[in-house]
Amino acid sequence: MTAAAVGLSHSPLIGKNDPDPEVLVRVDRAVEGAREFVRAHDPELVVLYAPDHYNGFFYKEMPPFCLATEAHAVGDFGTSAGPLSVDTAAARALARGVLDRGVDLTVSARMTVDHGFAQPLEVLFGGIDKVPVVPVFVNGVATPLGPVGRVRALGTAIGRAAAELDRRVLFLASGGLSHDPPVPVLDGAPPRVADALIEGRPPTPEQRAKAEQRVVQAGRDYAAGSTAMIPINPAWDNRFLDHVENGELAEFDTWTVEGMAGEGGNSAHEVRTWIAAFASLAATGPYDLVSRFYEAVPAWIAGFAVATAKGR
Ligand SMILES: O=C(O)CCc1cccc(O)c1O
Ligand SMILES: [Fe+2]
Repeated sequence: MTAAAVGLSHSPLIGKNDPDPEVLVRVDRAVEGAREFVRAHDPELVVLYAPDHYNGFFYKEMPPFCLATEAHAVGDFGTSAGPLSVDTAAARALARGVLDRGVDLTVSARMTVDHGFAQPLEVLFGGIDKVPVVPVFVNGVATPLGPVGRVRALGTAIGRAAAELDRRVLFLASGGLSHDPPVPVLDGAPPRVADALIEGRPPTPEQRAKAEQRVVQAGRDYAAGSTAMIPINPAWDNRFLDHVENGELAEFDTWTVEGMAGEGGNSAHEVRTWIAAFASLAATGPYDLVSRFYEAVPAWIAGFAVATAKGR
């Protein structure tokens, strides 16, 4: 089996609150490199690990992971709405393979996803329905979160199960690295906010526009340095990427939820998608990092990283 992995930060502020042109040029070059890497790998299946930002998963029941046999994007922040091209047969096979290996997994026969899933598919493949995909939600936002070791176990089980499919697979991670965008928090929320986070009633277009405008304004404030949000932490991000590069994924088992949030901000947990994806690749055999890019982009509220890797 030929396997590869790509880690790609996302931000809904791309194109809406951009940094200086020199930064854009550097990011574009890295993203184009990832596109070329993916084109050359020519995956027959993409296993996409991404978080959700209270568009698909709510506290009425909040699973740590969820694999979808069918998925629809809500179209937040101008990303595409509609069905993803989910490979239902492959999704069912992976779900069985993960459960057979003793990792508890929620399965959705109609998962709702947001920019976390849509953006990497648009950026790398030109749309959300261009490539056979198995979407895997990895909770990286809604506390409480379990130990990182369980994410690695999920990634490992999916990698082993994927190897049995005997197809060219790309494990794709969406999110991270350090960042602290204004995502609502259930703990201590006023009753109306708490109710929204629990029930997940679809917002009106006006409510969605207002929430998105709040995030855009937060990006402006973050870039101006006038904010209480936890700053992007390039040292932490590069330590994270060092471990990914060296295949030291077990090291992440020693990282704590509180420590990660304290050093990298409350959305730093999105690196769980990277840990899952690289654990999947590692489960198919040793890998080499092919490229590594990092830049702190406060205007996007993102420690922005792009990494590509392939099995030896
Ligand atoms: O939708 C939201 O509430 C948060 C949006 C958001 C902003 C910056 C970086 C991200 O990774 C991100 O997801
Ligand atoms: Fe995010």
